Amino acid sequence: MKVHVYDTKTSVARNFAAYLEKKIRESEEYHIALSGGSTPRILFEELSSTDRYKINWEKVYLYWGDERCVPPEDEQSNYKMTRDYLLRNVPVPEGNIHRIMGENEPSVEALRYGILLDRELPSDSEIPVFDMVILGMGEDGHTASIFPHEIQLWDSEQNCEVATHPESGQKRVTLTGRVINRSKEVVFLVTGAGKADKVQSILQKTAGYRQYPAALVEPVGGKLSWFLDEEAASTL
Ligand SMILES: O=C(O)[C@H](O)[C@@H](O)[C@H](O)[C@H](O)COP(=O)(O)O
Repeated sequence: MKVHVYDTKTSVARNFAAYLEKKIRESEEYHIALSGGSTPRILFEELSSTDRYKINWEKVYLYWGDERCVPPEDEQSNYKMTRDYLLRNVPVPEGNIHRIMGENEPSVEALRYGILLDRELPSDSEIPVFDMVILGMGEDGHTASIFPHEIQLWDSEQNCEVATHPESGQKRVTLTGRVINRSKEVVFLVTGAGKADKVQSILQKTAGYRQYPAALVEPVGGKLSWFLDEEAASTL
């Protein structure tokens, strides 16, 4: 595992964008699961600087690690955030974009998206394999939409599950541990002081750290990185 610490959120986004640019350049095609949240938003703005990053978007295939069960034009939609801050600025072919359809009935959509992943991605032991899964982590230690109160969803035998946000009760469709841990590479983008105690607990494996879903991310190929700002890394 690698931990990278940068002074600001913007610097986290810049350094990760440069890292991603290189990964894509070295690949024939690149299948990546995106995340919602505040840090990816800065990343998307960064990647939209087409004079700074030279990415061949034709070979990039986009998926999502989780989605809120709302229509794609809703302010809470992770797809909408990606569309507004990235997709409208870069030439990703429409056919390369595989969004989770938040407007569908959640359990029907979890099944549909799981089948889509089986169809679109190469597989290993019948589990779809991403080139990269980007994840955020919430202040409660959740990742994708697997929250501590539903941590058992991590071990699901399905590619995707329906999750429930603990405070709002909002339904979400999320990838499960078997897909996340089969990805060739997993990257956490985590910023802000509110995350510092969970970052410390997970990275230093303090007592009880496995109650946090983010602690269960252990890709079988071993390629895991954390990109942190100084605030999130302040207690390391
Ligand atoms: O759709 C979502 O809400 C997510 O994908 C979620 O897992 C997010 O990445 C974390 O909650 C961190 O979000 P922030 O970066 O906004 O703290």
